[in-house]
Order: sequence, then structure tokens, then C-alpha cells
Amino acid sequence: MRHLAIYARDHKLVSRLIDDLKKDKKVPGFEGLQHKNGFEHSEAVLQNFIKDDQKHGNSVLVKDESRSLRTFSSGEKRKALLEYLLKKQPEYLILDDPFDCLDVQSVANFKERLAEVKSDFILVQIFRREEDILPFIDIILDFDGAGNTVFKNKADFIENKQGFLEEIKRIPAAPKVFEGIPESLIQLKNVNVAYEDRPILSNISWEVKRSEFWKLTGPNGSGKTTILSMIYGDNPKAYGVDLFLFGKKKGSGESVWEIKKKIGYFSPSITELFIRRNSVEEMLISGLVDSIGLYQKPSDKQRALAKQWLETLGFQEKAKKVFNDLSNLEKRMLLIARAMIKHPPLLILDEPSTGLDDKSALKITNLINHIAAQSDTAIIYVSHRKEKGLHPDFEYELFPTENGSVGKIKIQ
Ligand SMILES: Nc1ncnc2c1ncn2[C@@H]1O[C@H](COP(=O)(O)OP(=O)(O)OP(=O)(O)O)[C@@H](O)[C@H]1O
Repeated sequence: MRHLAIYARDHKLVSRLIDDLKKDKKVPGFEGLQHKNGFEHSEAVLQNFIKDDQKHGNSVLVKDESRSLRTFSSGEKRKALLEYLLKKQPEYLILDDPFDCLDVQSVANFKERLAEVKSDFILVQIFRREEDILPFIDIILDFDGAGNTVFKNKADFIENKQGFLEEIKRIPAAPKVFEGIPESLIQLKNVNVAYEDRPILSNISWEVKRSEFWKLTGPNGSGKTTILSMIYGDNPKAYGVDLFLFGKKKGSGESVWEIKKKIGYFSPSITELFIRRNSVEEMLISGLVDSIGLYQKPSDKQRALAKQWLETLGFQEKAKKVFNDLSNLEKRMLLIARAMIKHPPLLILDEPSTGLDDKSALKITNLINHIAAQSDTAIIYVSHRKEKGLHPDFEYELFPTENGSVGKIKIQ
């Protein structure tokens, strides 16, 4: 059997297939893998190691390192898992979307490492983006409309990406005006951050003004999340440095809660916070009252605004549907709309298209481009990828050095 890649068009079908492989069942097209020693490289496997590390410390993945697995960036964790699995001498390795959280350089290194060991075992790569398919794989497993597996040559696997992006209609207007918002929303002046004497950020000077659309980028571990958590979260590193949010130095009066009211935030991980059985409409409206889920009866005005947003997204038929029953892409589009519904002065989108296939990622970037073009909200879009179709005005890129990451501005 040769290496192959599985297109994760339908997550459930792929999961079922992988489960059957793991249970050592006979799977059509994968007969060569039965009774073989196989391992899985996936986010779920990684999370188990992280849980274990939290309980017992000293994870086997990083036993030669002085710090715990938890403090590794997402890219560093994935690399550690790969090396750990390679030592187990697998006969086959399932790689579940291995490049999704990796920056350009790490993807290149990871691909190079796999090319070195590719003749030692069979690789089964699950992918969502065409550009991620390993260069030495030329067989793709896809699913037809009835859910049957279809094997294709890579050359024949051509995604028709044109013509499916329905034009986003106008986004609804702001329900209220935020008073007293200065021209400068975020300003970092010569900010340095270190963790346990390890320099992470070096002399970062960056300003985000009203209505600007920024992409914040940089390789894994360069400090993107650290900057975000200083702005939006309660990272103690934000205090005692020259970080100004909406004109005030952080820590000089405004509570984190007050600051958060002026920021719309979306990260794919918040999708899991919504466990109540709120409807799609209620979930949108919760963005107006800064709560996760809705605990009070919405007013007619709020419902009318939600209706307009649902029309913009093309979700008008889904208003009463349970949020948790939406598809992954629909949940993300809705939560981006929820973050934007009050037209906050600043919208932070943390890797919003991570884990999505090419078509779904384009739908997300299309929505964000429209939000940027049709509102006065400033946007910070965090990603380590080159996002196809995204049109930011500026890019702030972090470059790691041994003294911590330095930042450079690119005008698009
Ligand atoms: N609490 C902590 N203690 C020690 N080190 C930390 C802590 N939090 C982050 N780090 C380290 O700081 C560096 C920057 O991490 P950060 O998560 O900000 O990077 P990133 O650019 O967001 O990475 P990625 O793209 O992989 O998410 C990493 O090397 C990480 O291991």
C-alpha cells in the first residue's frame, strides 16, 4: 500500500473510517494496514498528553526540556508528538491535519522530516487544504455525494473553488455609537516580555487605529497569543509596560471587563463554550449583552437586528435552530457575527479559519473582508498562514530572535 491523503470534506465520515482503522477492522482500500502497528498524530492525542502532563508533570513528549508541555506553543507541541511517535517505529502513521496550526517555516521543516522517514512506514494524511498535501503523496481519498469513498490521482483532485461565494449583502448598521473612543485603539511602545528569563517579545512598538484592518502574523511561538492575551485577556505581563488600550494605560483604571465591552472577540475554541441549548437567534443577540449564551428575553429591537444579520449570513431559515446543531462553518460564521453585532471599536479574530477546508476558509475570509469594508470597526486577524483572499490594510509580522521577537510592519 502507498501513502495516501484523505480529504476531510465530511468530518463524520473520516472519523468513522479512522475509528475502523484503529479498531483494526478491514477497511476497503486500507487492507494493507490491517494487523499493522499504527499510531495517530492528532490534536486529540496531543490533548491527552497535555492532560497527563497537568496531572503528573514531566510529559514523555518533552522529558528532556526544563519546562512543562503546557507552556509550549501549539506548533512546538505538534513537533514533539511527531518525534515521540517516530521513536515507536510505526508501520503506519495517521496524520490528522498536521499543518493546520503550523507556520510556513515549521510546515517546511515538518514536511522535510516526513520526507526523510517516508520509506519507513505508510502515511495516511488527513487534510483540509490542498496546499497541505505532502508532495510525495499522489493518491487522494475523497467521498462522493452518497458518502462512498472514491480514490483519485492528485492531479484529478481539483477543487472547484470558483462560483460558490454568494455575495454577502450589506452588513446591518451599528445599534449604538461607542462614545469617547480615541483615534488610537491599541498602542504598544517598546514592549518587552519574558517568561522565566526567556525573552519572548523585544521592543515591540505597534499601533492600531480606528477602522484599520490588520493581520498579526509570525511563526509558532513568536508571541502572537502573548500580545493578544495582554490586550484582551488578563495576562499579568500587560501591567507595568507601555500598553495603551483605548487611550488609557492598561492597569490605570479601566477593568478588564470594561475593556472587553469595546472588543468583539472570536477564536474557534470559544465554539466549545456554548453548551446550553440556545437558539441561533439567541446566540447572536448574546453578543449585544456581552454574555456567553442568552439568559434574558430579547427585546423586539434586538430580535429585528438579529434577523438582519441572519439574512446577511444567508441563515434566515435557521433562527430557531439549536446553535449546537449547526455545522462547524456555520457556528464560526455565526460567532463572528455575534462578535460584530454591536459594531465594537475593535474586533479580534484569533485564527478564525483554522481546521477548515479550503472552501470554508474562503467563506470566512469573505465575510471578514465585508465586515472590514462596511464598518468603522478596526480588525486584528491573527494567523500564521498566508490567508488566500484576505485583504488586510497592514500586516504586523513577528520575527523571533534570541532576544525575543521583533516586529515589522508590512503595508499590503
Ligand atoms: N505561561 C508561560 N510560561 C512560559 N512560557 C510561555 C508561557 N506562555 C507562552 N510561553 C512561551 O512563549 C512563547 C510565545 O508563545 P505564544 O503562544 O505567544 O506564541 P504564538 O506566536 O501564539 O504561537 P502559535 O502560533 O504556535 O500559537 C512560546 O515559546 C511559548 O512556549
